[in-house]
Amino acid sequence: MTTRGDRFISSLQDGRKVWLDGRQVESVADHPAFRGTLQTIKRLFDMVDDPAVRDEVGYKAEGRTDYWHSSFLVPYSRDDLDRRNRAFTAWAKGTHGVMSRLSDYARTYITSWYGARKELGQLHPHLEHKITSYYKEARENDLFLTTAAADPQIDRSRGLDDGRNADRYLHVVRETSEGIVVRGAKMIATGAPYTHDFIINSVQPVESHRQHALLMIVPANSPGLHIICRESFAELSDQEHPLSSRYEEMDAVLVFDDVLVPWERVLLYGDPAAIIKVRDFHTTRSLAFHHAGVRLLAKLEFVTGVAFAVAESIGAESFLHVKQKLGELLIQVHTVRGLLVASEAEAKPDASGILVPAYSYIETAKNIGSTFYPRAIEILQQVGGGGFMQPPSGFANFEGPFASLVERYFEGANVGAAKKVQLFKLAWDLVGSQLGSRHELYERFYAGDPIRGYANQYIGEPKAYYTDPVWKLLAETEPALLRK
Ligand SMILES: Cc1cc2nc3c(=O)[nH]c(=O)nc-3n(C[C@H](O)[C@H](O)[C@H](O)COP(=O)(O)OP(=O)(O)OC[C@H]3O[C@@H](n4cnc5c(N)ncnc54)[C@H](O)[C@@H]3O)c2cc1C
Repeated sequence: MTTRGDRFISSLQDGRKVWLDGRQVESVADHPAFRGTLQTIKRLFDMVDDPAVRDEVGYKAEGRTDYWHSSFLVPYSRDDLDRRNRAFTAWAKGTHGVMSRLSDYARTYITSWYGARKELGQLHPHLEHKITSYYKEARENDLFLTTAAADPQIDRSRGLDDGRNADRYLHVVRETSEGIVVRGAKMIATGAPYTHDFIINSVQPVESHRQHALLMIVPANSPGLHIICRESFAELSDQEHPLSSRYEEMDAVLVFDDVLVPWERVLLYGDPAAIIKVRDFHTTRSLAFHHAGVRLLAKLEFVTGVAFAVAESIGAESFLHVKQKLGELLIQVHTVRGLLVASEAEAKPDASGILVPAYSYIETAKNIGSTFYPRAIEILQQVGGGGFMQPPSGFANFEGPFASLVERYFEGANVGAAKKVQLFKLAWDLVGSQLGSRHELYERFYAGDPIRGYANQYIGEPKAYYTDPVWKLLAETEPALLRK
């Protein structure tokens, strides 16, 4: 029987142009760089039809017997928010928190826009209709989506007034009766080789460059669109690299070499103010980063579990400073969990009736994640020490001529040699492999520049709540000479 996951994989044979190592990938599904990851995604997609777990990841489709993934559920009640949380948790835990862009994050953009279609529809006459029809198409066809916002790093000291930047950043070169023709690049789109559609928006649209002001949805197989992959970190051995073999998401630059985007998929164009309104739309931000928080929690829990197991496998958990570090991992986990609980408990309906998690907690979780995750990896490194360099290459050593020596000298405090080697290889996939390094970078930058993320938290906060008591106390204790 063809499953939902099978349909997803076969749908990728659609003429898309994916480039890896200078060659076009003929079949994404069959290429070793993607095979393991696609099998993971297939497994997750199939959960939506599995009676044993479908209520964890999906909700019953209106007027039908099958289910839709809960990333498409507009939350109007606490039950809906819980359902979304459960779905994100199930998929995140299904990849040990490692895969971040399983399309549930990007789908959340579409879902929130759909929920607020009447409000957003006031920005442009056709916007409500376009959002509605795309939401239904994405939901009913299980579309895999990803977002791409950042412009390529050409010269960050200059803006669009610099000709080189203006030329390379994505912009409209002409309009036709069918749509707009766009040229330029987007810096990173995670999951690009196997996504169906890209949600493309301009990060900093300005009045003086209206042709750069865009919000659109672009099919991955659009003629002229090139998906240029970085080096693959997919490792083929499940035993040696249990994470890199299954969860390599792949990041790619999108090059638009005169791509026609049909009007139906051009949500906004040439209207910087409207694009900024959608970019900063409170409901979308809260719901998208609610997903990101749930995923971060799963990832921190997994790193914590690996760190505990590593410490115990070498008897290091007995040392006070190691206990302190393992405690710090738990503090991270409980902090993020607490922020999610608080955001849901204090959720409030927006103007469209969507129940929106409280953004202050969501924003805190997003920002704190950029320092928590690198610190968690640092702790794992400190706990394991040189042990990460100890595992022999390959498990064949356990059957070779010196198997008895390996059994003897690779033994752990509470585990046999083979299990300890397996554990340290898993831990290395987090702390030292190419995939592991990519993840540290991802957590620092996936939500934009963390420096500006922290600064925005200050900028967005009403200050008087904090400063009023200060001025009040100073007024009460004012020296007489200041009152003159
Ligand atoms: C692995 C990975 C996957 C990602 N996947 C996606 C994805 O799928 N979709 C997506 O949309 N995004 C994705 N991102 C995020 C995105 O691509 C950018 O990395 C992110 O927006 C940060 O911008 P930047 O990397 O261009 O850094 P830059 O903005 O170039 O910053 C580089 C340095 O310069 C400083 N700097 C630059 N400009 C300024 C300024 N004006 N003021 C002060 N300091 C400045 C920064 O603080 C930083 O230290 C991903 C990022 C990573 C690392």
